[in-house]
Amino acid sequence: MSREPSTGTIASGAPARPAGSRGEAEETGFPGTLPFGARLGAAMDDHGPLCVGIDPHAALLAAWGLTDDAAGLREFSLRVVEAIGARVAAVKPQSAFFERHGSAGIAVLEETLAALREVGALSILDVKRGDIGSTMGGYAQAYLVDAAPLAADAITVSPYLGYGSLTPALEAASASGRGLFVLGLTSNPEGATVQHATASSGRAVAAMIADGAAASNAAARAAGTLGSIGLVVGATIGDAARDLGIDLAATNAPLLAPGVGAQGAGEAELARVFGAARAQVLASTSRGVLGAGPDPEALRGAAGRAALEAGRALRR
Ligand SMILES: O=c1ccn([C@@H]2O[C@H](COP(=O)(O)O)[C@@H](O)[C@H]2O)c(=O)[nH]1
Repeated sequence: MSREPSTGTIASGAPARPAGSRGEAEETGFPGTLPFGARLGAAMDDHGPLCVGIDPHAALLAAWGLTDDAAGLREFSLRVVEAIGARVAAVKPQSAFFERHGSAGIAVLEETLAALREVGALSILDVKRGDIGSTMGGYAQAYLVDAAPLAADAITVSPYLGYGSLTPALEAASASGRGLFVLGLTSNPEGATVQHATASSGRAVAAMIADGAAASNAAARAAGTLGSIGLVVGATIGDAARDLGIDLAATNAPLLAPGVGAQGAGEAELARVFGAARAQVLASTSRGVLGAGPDPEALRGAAGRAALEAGRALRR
């Protein structure tokens, strides 16, 4: 990429993270990397609890003066990486907006993930995979091993074929120091019809998913570090977690919180939804920052403001 250098600060004053944040294998037992939870915790300490999504909607491509094709997609994505990739805790490409351009879009997604690695940014690929265990093994090979062209630091997964169906992904993530974000209480209003339903155990479906994540993160909890198996909990869910008897803090899970910005949540909602679990939260916004582009300074300014707001709500 021959764009601006990735040094300097966003408006919040958060320093750029040096490239190459993976390493220190011996301390962890992981081959070549710290566990994802530890790396995410360090990134949130350095940059504030904000993840910015790369969601190249057709309307955003147009607003940035770009073509709605793979060339426009590439320009958009690499501009975002260059402007803010090294200045926020994590970046979350949304696979759907790459997939809609077919194989050329997937090639751009590979390049975007490589560019994130290059600037030292943690990548969370929002791809929401879930299938029977044997097929889940294929997805694990696609996203969670070092040699995979689409390898990310973490991916989103769907537990609605049963938490146990995620085992191949859980194992691959553990073996390579990567992470998962399991859909728990999603930010869309329709999610409640399934996630709030009561299972045969008497627990709500979302509570059972949170129990699964807590079990996956038990060893990290014992070691005093944030777990690597996160939950997606929307910043828009109001009191749902409490109402369903879910103790989010007890899961020791990083909590990816979409819904900030374009979906209406802000500081007040983050504070209300997460309460005692707020230190685990990575607030996530896409259009709320991307809408400020294409000017890199404007993108940095929007990301800086969003990071400040998330920090005020979650780190007091
Ligand atoms: O519960 C969920 C899970 C994922 N998402 C994804 O996050 C972004 C939100 O984009 P905005 O522009 O900030 O609304 C998008 O990629 C969703 O697929 C979510 O919104 N809610």
